[in-house]
Amino acid sequence: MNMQNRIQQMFKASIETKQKALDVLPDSIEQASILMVNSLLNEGKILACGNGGSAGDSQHFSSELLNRFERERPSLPAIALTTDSSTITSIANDYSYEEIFSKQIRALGRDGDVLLAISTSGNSANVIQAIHAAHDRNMQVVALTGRDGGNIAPLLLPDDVEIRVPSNVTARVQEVHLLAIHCLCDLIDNHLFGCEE
Ligand SMILES: O=C(CO)[C@@H](O)[C@H](O)[C@H](O)[C@H](O)COP(=O)(O)O
Ligand SMILES: [Zn+2]
Repeated sequence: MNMQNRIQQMFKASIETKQKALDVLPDSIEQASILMVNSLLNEGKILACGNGGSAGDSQHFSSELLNRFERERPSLPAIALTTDSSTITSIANDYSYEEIFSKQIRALGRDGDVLLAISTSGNSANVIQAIHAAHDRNMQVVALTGRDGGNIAPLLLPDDVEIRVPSNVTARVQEVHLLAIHCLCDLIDNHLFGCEE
C-alpha cells in the first residue's frame, strides 16, 4: 500500500470511529459536563491524569480550563498530575510507578473535586490507583476509556461517568478522547458563562 493510501485509510478509520462515537457518547459527555460544572460551582477543581498521549490530553484539558478555550472568561481551576517531573520521578523511584497519580490526589484532592482519568485500554495501573484515591477523597470520576472499559469500568461508582469510545485501536480512541475533551470545555463554558452559538 502506498503512503497516500495509508493516509486515506487512517482518515477514514478516524471518521468512522467518530461516527460510531456520535451514536453512543453524547449522553455520557453531557452527564460528565454537568458533574464538572457542579463541582466548579461549588469551589471544586478538576484533577486530570493519564499516560503517554493521554498525559498530553490531561494537560490539554487543564490548560483549556486554566487559560481559555474559545472565549474570554475567568480562569477555571484544573491541575494535570502529569507535569511535575520531580514529584513523579521521586514517587516512582521511592514507591512505585503505580502511585505517581494517587499520591498527588491524596495530597491535593478534596471532597467535591473531580478526577478526569484517561486510559484507552482502561487498564493502566496508575490510573486505576488514581481512581481509588479519588473515591477515598469523596471525589467523583469522569473516565475516558476505550475497548471494553478494561479494569476501570467495574471500579466506577454510580455517580461517576464513563465516556467509552467504541474502538479497540489506541490512536482512534485518543482521537475521540480529544473531541470529547473539547465538547466538555464547550459545555462547561456555555453553562457557566452563557450560551454561544
Ligand atoms: O499515544 C500513544 C499511542 O497512540 C501512547 O503514548 C499511549 O498513550 C501509551 O502507550 C500509554 O501508555 C497507553 O496507556 P493507556 O491508554 O492504555 O492507559
Ligand atoms: Zn498517540
